[in-house]
Amino acid sequence: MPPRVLISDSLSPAAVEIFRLRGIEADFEPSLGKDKDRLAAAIAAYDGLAIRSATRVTADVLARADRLKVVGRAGIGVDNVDIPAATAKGVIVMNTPSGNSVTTAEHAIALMFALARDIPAADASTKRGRWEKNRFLGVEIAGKTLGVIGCGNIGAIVADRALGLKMRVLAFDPFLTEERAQAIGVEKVDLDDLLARADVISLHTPLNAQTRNILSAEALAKTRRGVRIINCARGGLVDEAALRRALEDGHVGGAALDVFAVEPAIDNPLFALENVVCTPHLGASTAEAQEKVALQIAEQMSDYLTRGAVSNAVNFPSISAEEAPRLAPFVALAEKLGLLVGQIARCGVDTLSVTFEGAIAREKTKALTAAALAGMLRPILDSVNPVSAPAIAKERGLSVDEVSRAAQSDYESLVTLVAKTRDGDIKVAGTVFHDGKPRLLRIGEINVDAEFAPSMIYTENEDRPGYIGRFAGALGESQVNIATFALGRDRPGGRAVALVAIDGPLPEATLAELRALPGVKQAITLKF
Ligand SMILES: NC(=O)C1=CN([C@@H]2O[C@H](COP(=O)(O)OP(=O)(O)OC[C@H]3O[C@@H](n4cnc5c(N)ncnc54)[C@H](O)[C@@H]3O)[C@@H](O)[C@H]2O)C=CC1
Ligand SMILES: O=C(O)CCC(=O)C(=O)O
Repeated sequence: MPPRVLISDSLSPAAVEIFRLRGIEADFEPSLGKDKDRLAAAIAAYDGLAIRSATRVTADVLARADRLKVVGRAGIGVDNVDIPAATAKGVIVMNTPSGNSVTTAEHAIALMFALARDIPAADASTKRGRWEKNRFLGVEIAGKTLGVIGCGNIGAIVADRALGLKMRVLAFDPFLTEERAQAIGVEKVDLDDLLARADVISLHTPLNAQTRNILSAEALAKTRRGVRIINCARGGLVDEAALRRALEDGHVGGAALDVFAVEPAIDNPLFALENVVCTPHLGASTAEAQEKVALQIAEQMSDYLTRGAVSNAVNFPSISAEEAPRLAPFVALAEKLGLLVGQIARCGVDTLSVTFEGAIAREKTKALTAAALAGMLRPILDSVNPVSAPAIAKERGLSVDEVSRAAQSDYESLVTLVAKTRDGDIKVAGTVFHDGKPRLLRIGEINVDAEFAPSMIYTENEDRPGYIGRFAGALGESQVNIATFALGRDRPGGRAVALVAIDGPLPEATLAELRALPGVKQAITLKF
């Protein structure tokens, strides 16, 4: 069955075309994003959900999303997606971090001019038949100081355009390095300095606990009288009530807002003020940007759904379309090694260490570690996957280490898992052979060479003559056919292990017989 994607916001039709060309069924239902009940009712049928800003992907929607593998945001902000809930559900959330940056920066510059020259009010007045030349006395932009709060993709483009307009640009961004500031021609300052010196302030940060109300009443009081404020980033960065008071008493000269604390903004109190210019979250709304983000998100989601490639995910490491096929057999190996550990462990694992040696150590190993963890947790948590596993491990206090090093064995690549449990360490190692199949090479310090099969038996026993005959006899009497048989031991007469692939399930009574054989320390069935 081909993967199915729901587009629940108004995305460019280019996205539908890409999905179809990539063999994905795409349903374009732009009204669903605004109707959470209909969205929740529909979501169970889809592998992917493509959205803009109207769709809210809440925990309730995700709870109904049984097949969902990926949410794709055609745009930047993913604040309309419950990321922890998506991660817990194993759903990748990806965005298009740069597709609409230029367009949004241009909107900020457009709003700056609209404020500086009162363009919306002058337009309305002129069209009403008034010729109010004296009413609209603007300010010149050249030579003024712009304060950019948040100097990432969009903030840096705004700064670049402002420098072209002969403005001086100050930037407050704790993650902006001095070198980068110099390279893009801005002066890196602290927030109070920016507030005290800027004639125009433009916001370009995400909305989070640190940035909410970054322009609070207190911050606004530190600004220059007559300052103009532009927000093309997120409502919530400015305290709207405080802004209204500062606009009314003339301390703030004007504000241009594309985004609001509550959207859609229908009756915001700021609308009543003359020195406020508003647009309905149009920052990204140009034909060019919408085409770019729609194409980009459709390509990214298709790559993930058809090839396992991950790009621009906010909750999983990136894997390119070239890397995905190289990594896929190692993802399977890591997951199977994890499953083996999870099934052998007799009590909870405190720490999982994953070591990558040789060629595989040069690849994106984070995804493989996540796969190993998912495999290890699967015997206790059915629905865990590599996306949700790291968050689940963290929640349970299970620590995970990853080591990458040069080859120290005969194998081109070797993956070793060591799980620390109260009963001692469980160590397993494996590789992928040239046939692309994962192989188990070691259990503890014992060498074995076994393929993973859907139904297997694992036994640990004292290395004594006659064991294999008795083992095979018990299976034969129960009509259980042996497919492959792999053995290993640490020394003659020491500890021995057997990994036996069988056709079909092992009856409980036969398992009990195996456990009762002389010298057997552990006998369990394994599923891969
Ligand atoms: N109005 C619209 O239609 C659009 C709005 N946006 C919004 O614009 C904002 C910026 O987007 P990008 O530039 O692409 O993001 P970005 O991630 O490239 O840049 C954000 C910058 O904010 C900085 N930052 C983070 N915390 C900060 C803090 N506490 N104080 C100061 N700076 C801080 C980061 O270091 C980073 O440099 C986002 O909120 C995005 O959702 C983006 C596109 C369209
Ligand atoms: O999709 C849109 O129109 C909004 C874009 C936006 O806010 C974003 O990309 O963060």
